[in-house]
Amino acid sequence: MSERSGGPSRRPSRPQRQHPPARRQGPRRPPEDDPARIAAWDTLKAIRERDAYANLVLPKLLRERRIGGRDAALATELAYGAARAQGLLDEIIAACSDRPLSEIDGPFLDAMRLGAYQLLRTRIPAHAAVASTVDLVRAVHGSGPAGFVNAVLRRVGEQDEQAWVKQLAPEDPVGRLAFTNAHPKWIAQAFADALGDKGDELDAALRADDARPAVHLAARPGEISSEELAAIVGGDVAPYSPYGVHLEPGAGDPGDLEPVRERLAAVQDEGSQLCALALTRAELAGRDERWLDLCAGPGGKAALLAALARLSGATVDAVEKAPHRADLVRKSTTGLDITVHVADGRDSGLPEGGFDRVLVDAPCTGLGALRRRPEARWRRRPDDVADLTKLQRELLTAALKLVRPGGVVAYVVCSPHLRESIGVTSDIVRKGLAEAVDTRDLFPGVPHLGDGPHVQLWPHRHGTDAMFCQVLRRL
Ligand SMILES: C[S@@+](CC[C@H](N)C(=O)[O-])C[C@H]1O[C@@H](n2cnc3c(N)ncnc32)[C@H](O)[C@@H]1O
Repeated sequence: MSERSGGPSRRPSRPQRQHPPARRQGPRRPPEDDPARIAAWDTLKAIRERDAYANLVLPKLLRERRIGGRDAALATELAYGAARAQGLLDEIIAACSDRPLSEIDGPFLDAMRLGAYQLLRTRIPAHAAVASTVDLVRAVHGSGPAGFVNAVLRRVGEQDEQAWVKQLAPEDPVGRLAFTNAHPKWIAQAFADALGDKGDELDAALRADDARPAVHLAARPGEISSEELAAIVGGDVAPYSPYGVHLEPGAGDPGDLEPVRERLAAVQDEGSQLCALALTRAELAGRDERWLDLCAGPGGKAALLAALARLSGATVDAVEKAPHRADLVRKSTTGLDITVHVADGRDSGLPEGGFDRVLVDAPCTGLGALRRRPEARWRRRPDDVADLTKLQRELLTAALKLVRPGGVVAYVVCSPHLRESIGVTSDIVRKGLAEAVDTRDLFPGVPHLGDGPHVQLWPHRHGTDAMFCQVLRRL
């Protein structure tokens, strides 16, 4: 799909011009018998108006309004689904409206997205999808705007998603797959570049990125085995991480699980577990006593490293620039021996050459974890990449000063974007600061790791986030 501003390639004839009359006076309330759609509508508004995260806003709304059971499930499906598909829905809405999207009031556009999502991507009958959405708009904004939303949604419902895609998708292969799978084109292009594929595998990657991910847990090493954890929570032992357990999608709030509350386990993608483990698995000659996590917040990998360090007799330091995220590191490592420093990893004040293993889990675009944040793919911009790669290079360079000669650094980003991944590490190797370790050897049993020496995980290949990991040895 083209960027949000990009228009569809071929538009159908426009509906008759609709002129919504002025709003009625006085505040109104949406119908109280539809709490799920109201919560979904309010979530879309929060995303649009204040750049909120759907997966923070919606659970809070559901709790505050005591919405549970089927209503909560419907609200989640509609809010997350409409946020995820926003760009695709917008192209279709634009093709059905006599006004450009930029001239449609935000709340009406949110309602159209909500309605269009129900029409195109759920089994809700078309008349119910339109009527329930229009009722919300009528109750709050009056019958004029409701008529406008009704007219647009009726046009949207004239054909199914496949027919709209056929009609509106661009011709070029990557643009077409991006459109079909509701991704911005620049992100689909970044995936294609990393995969070296513009066809079937790109389609599979985008499709997997569009699906709600399963929740993964990490059993705390030395406290509980993954088999015990799986038996307690009713999950499955993970295929690759010796500490991983997979839960069924939609299995409820994992924070409510007893082992998680008791800190015997934490929510952590299996790919993240594998990247932290790769640091500990790299061969090391000589001293192996001091480990460092240079970008530690909120502390998922730091907790795994600190638990493993306790078993092997090493100590762990963690650096985090943001004080509130350093607090999260302290919280997630409660009961473990770790020293948390609030500092900039580029100038931490820690001793040069003082560490044997260093993790640089660098700030990144997060293009590898888009499936976790429904709205994220439409919020990220291509321009974000340049600023981040500068910071990533600086952090990796600092890490290579903090590790002793012969020591290892694991450079990790949750992004397959080539500029953030091999663009950063190959530059460091070219400058002679470090040598690349064949990182595939540190992911035993994990298939489809390509030609190395780096590892790029993928949701469609491994069921994990698209994590990149390259272990480097300081020369
Ligand atoms: C990808 S996250 C790390 C995730 C973490 N390792 C985990 O597994 O939970 C990157 C972290 O780096 C922090 N950060 C950003 N710039 C930094 C800097 N210059 N020095 C240290 N930390 C930084 C961010 O605040 C963020 O918490």
